[in-house]
Amino acid sequence: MASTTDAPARRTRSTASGRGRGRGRDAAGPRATFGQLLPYLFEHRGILSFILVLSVLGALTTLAQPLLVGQVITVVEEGVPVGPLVWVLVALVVVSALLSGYQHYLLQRTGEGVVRSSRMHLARKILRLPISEFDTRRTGDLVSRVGSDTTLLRAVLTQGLVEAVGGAVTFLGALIAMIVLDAVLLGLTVIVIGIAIATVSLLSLRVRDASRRAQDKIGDVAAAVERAIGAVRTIRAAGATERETAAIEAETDGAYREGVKVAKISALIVPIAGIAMQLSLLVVIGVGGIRVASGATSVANLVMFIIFLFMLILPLGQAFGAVTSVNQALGALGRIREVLDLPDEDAHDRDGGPAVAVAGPANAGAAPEAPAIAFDEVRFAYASRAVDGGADAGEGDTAVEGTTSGPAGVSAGSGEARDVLRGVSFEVPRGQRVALVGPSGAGKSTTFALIERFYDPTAGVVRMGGLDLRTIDRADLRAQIGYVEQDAPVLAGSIRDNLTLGSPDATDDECVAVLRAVNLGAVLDRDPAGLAAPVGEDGIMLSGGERQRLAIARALLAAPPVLLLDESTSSLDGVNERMMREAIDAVAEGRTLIVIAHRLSTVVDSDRIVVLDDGEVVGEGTHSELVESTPLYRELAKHQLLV
Ligand SMILES: Nc1ncnc2c1ncn2[C@@H]1O[C@H](COP(=O)(O)OP(=O)(O)OP(=O)(O)O)[C@@H](O)[C@H]1O
Repeated sequence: MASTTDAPARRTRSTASGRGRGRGRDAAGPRATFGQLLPYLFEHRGILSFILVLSVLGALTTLAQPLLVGQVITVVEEGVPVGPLVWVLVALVVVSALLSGYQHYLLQRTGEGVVRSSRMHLARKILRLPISEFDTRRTGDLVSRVGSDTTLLRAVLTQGLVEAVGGAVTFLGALIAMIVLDAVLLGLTVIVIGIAIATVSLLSLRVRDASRRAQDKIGDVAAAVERAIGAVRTIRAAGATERETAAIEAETDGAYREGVKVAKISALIVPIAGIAMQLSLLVVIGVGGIRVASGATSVANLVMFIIFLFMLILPLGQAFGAVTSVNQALGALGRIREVLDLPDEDAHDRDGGPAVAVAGPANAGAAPEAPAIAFDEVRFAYASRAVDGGADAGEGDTAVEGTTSGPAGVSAGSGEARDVLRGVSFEVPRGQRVALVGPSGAGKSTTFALIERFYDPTAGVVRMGGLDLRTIDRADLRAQIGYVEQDAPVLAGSIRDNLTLGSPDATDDECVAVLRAVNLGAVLDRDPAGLAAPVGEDGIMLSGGERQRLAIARALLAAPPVLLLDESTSSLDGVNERMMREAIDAVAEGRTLIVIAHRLSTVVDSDRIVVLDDGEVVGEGTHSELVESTPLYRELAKHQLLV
């Protein structure tokens, strides 16, 4: 999961995965309704209709059984042989059992289908969320929604809907038969059962809320584990393993407690259902016995009534049993929908263009002479908000959802957020090599995030070829830009997978050529599998510098006209540094290159250097010009022994 996001987002996420979550969330998030489940079922309408037919058939075969039993009793009372009737009865029992087995299998299968499609929708959505969502949501919790919450949807089908329909047919059939057989007895039964139904319905809402909280807690556990695994080296080195384990245990305890709450509520449901069943049976036997004795009804009728009573109670028992799992599913669906209902990154564009009015000739069309990239009085602040309580916002921060200004959630929204860029203007002419330098936190990586449109500016305009970025389709824009992150992640997979991420049609020869261009040819010798050799967690390990060169090779392969390179801060030894410089030279060939440089030695020969300090441009020019004109640059250069 942590592999393809941008640097600023990743950096914040490690803090965003902090503890102290849950503020403003325990009031239970959006509660899903049964109606929201229907689209998931609709996808499988064909097979579900078939299952419904099966269950109605099953119900009918079940309903026919007491009638036959009544017949048998009457026939026995009359002293006539019962042979054929018994055989019909046996056949009915067998057919109804077979139908129910087959139906069960089909239901499970369809349930798995519902889980699969909800997982696909969710994963699809998560990968398309605005980058700002990843600043405030915890990865572990998102993973838990895909893995665990979706599983709970299955219960709706298997225990819920279709059994309910089959049960309803049996229920209704039994009810009608009972009215005909003995309305008085039925009246008494209905009173007992009615009270049970009312109680269980009340409890069911509490199950749903409790279960939603339980699932939230499971998300918290996943997030805590993810946080710890993500920083395992630091934690180990800091001797914080015990503390982190304790933090995870605290989350696990929380999940346990919420799970127990669900268990307590559903534990009430089972005895209520049991008592209702036993009471109604006792009432029927007692009152029914008196009525047989007084001649108001016959023994055969009473026996049939009792069997129908079981048929009435059985689906009811199933329904009571399903209350917990269906409500768990609805709780989980609430968590799933919460993510599915978020707008896609580009939803904002589709809904009618930029929210900020674009002034000037920005939209006049790409001009060949316009600079490749231009920042015009750009201001930007990261939205400070806590979505699922996971953001490491300070105490007193309110957890408000959806406070960002645009539907894409890309601009600052709270008004309190600090401006990270404060009126930044600079131009990058086509084909030139421009470096951004400045102290840590000056806003350099943020500049790249704006060029990639991970976020939109709060004010001002970023242009590419003279066009406001907000008027360019995101996919088209990104196809023009290569982006090498500061801590370029290696994706689990082969070297080839890593290289061809953005250019799936590249040939092996092209892959080898770009590896050589960035001085990574030797990596191919480390494993006999060559390009197919796995890298990352279960394969060849790459150093920080090598990872970044692999990322540069990936960008080279895609051959974008503009390349953004956030130079690795990891210290490179002389050889590696030379290799990196050669790699950068290789990519600079024939394209516009913007480098965020941490080592001035990398940039002294740039066409232009932009010096950023605390969100403002404080100097612009060549190395020698800046040494003269800009004290901050002179300071940086002095530290790095360049003057
Ligand atoms: N995703 C984010 N959410 C909120 N604030 C952020 C985010 N990313 C960066 N910031 C803040 O924005 C400011 C500028 O960060 P940025 O990463 O752009 O600086 P930088 O100049 O690239 O620093 P460095 O040289 O250390 O990489 C910092 O104060 C940082 O804390």
